[in-house]
Amino acid sequence: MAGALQAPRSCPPKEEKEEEEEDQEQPEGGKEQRVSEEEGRASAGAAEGGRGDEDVHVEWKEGEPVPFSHLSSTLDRVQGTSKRLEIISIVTAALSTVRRLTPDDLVPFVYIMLGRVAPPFKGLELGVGDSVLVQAIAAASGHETSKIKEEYKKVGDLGQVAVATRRNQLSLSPVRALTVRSVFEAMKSAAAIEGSESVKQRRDIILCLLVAARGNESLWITRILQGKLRVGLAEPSVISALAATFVLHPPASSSSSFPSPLPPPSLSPEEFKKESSIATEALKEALAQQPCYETVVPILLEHSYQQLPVLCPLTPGVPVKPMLAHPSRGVSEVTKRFGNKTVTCEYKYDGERSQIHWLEDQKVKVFSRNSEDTTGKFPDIVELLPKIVEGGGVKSAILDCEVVAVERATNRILPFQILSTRARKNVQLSSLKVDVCVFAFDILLLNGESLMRRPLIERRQILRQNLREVEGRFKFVSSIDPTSPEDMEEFFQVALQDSCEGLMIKSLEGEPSQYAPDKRSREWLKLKKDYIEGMVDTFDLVVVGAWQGRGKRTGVYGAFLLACYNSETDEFETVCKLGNAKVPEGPNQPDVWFDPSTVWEISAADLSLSPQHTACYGVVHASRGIALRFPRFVREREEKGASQATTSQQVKEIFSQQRNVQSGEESDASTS
Ligand SMILES: Nc1ncnc2c1ncn2[C@@H]1O[C@H](COP(=O)(O)OP(=O)(O)OP(=O)(O)O)[C@@H](O)[C@H]1O
Repeated sequence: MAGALQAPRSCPPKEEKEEEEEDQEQPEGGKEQRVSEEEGRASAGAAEGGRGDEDVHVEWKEGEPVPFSHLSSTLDRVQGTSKRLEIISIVTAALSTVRRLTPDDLVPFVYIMLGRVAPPFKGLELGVGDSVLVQAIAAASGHETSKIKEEYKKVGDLGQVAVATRRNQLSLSPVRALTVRSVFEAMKSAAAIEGSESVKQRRDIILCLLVAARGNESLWITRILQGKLRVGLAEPSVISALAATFVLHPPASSSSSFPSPLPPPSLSPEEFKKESSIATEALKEALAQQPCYETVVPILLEHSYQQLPVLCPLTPGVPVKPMLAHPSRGVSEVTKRFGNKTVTCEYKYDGERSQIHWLEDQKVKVFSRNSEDTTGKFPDIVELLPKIVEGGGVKSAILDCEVVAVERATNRILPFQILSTRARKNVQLSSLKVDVCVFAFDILLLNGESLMRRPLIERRQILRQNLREVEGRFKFVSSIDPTSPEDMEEFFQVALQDSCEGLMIKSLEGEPSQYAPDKRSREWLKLKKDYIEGMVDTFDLVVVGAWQGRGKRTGVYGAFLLACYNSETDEFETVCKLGNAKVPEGPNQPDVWFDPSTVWEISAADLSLSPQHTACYGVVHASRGIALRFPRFVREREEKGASQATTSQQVKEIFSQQRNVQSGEESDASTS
């Protein structure tokens, strides 16, 4: 699909400027506040594809629905900068206005900015197909669909096509201005539609939105429906802005250090910065436990952010963001990292991360690494769970597990590729072709009580005491608590013989061994065969473009362009080409750009500086990015979304580690 990708960055990132607290919107008091969109109007014309000629002047009174143009002009402004702190500042100002005038609309405002209508585990996804959007844009503008398709091919951005074709409309009977809530509800119902009439129904909903849209609104409506805003607005920035909003506007009754509904004039820039970062951490913690803005935001409206993590407890049925591990190069590095700490070594099974919830009403829910509901994929686990909790007095539980394909006759572990052949939804127990065994390695909640702050040694004991193994179907992970590096080395070899990827080495006692949701923690190290043999890690990269094959390969792609994900700017940065076909030298210009959605695991010989690739451009070298050398396809990572790909920050870290090792090797060599 031509140009559907946010173009990978081809120039060095601009230097981040210090956040200018003066930029933060200054709150006003009073009942009859009216907010003008002057600023939005001013910037709308400058925005990409914007219609600066059209009046988007909107005012709203306290308690009235937030006009959609408030969100649209916020996105216009965000699009005008690539500086993260500036983006946070713009979004904070926009959210602050909503917070003061119509706080009930904060949740839809936030969700729309994130390109979502619900948390991932609710299974309501936007991402309307381009063909439906083309039809709706054609109907809204009075053009043929062929004309819209042609424009799309030329411009490469359907949002801009929606704005440009609207410009040619002659007259329409006046329609009511869109509100954030009405757009949100319309998008939610479009996402929920199923069945044979769904395409038509979805098209009609979108048509209504486009007809009512003014100015740049149709640009944003189209992009939101496509599931990509392409303005560098990643979720961490939205979280920081939401946190700053509540530092500026805490609830009147809150016990925070700033109890008034208005920030005291004495709030210095330093205090604001400090409080904002405390609030951001609290908000992240709460969202890791309850990844659900409709739960968290109403609590923020009533209570201080300091209380947030306590007020958003783990809840069976709501997925917790999983704790992740850091790669390590070998047993000696692991031993050095943990020093005298007690650790445990567990098999690293090659399966699918699954969080299994046992609810009080005896229902079972299974969630993926991305917090998606995968219960429909595992009817065998649903059937099994009552046997696991039987007799142990378990009323509710949240288990962290790896689900692995096994050969039922021998219970031998099978490669991940076998598991990936199982359908993703509506799997019937009677027609299962792939058998699985659940390997449980952690328990986060038992009988309503969160165990995350307990040391792993206790959680492990609770897990093993309260749940029952069923041979070949539900097992506790194989583990040892090593007393020497040799123990670890030996266990690593045994794990490989048992068809595992390697080991997970985890801190076992004390505070460091607590469960840290949503963190890639150094208290969990992963040790894989590949790391020891060569590269420190494989990379999960997004396929962003391709070159057509030539000669024998005509008709198929001959090479692919792969990218890592910059989680700070929400951009994909190219890091290597994969394939045999010769591709032109110079800046990467593939024949086709893809939507960033497919993730491949790639191994490589090492990392090097590259003038062609944009990963970490200007970060480790003024005019070079980082590239993978000799990349090799390992497998598709179906369970990962584009934003779960290896981040640019991780690429930089691995590059630095490699440099350290290389300079260590050089000095070793020079002393020998
Ligand atoms: N005993 C175990 N403890 C924790 N995780 C395990 C274990 N066995 C297998 N795993 C899997 O290994 C993964 C840990 O690696 P990491 O945290 O880096 O996730 P990842 O990005 O999916 O990495 P990888 O590509 O190595 O699977 C877990 O997400 C889980 O799926």
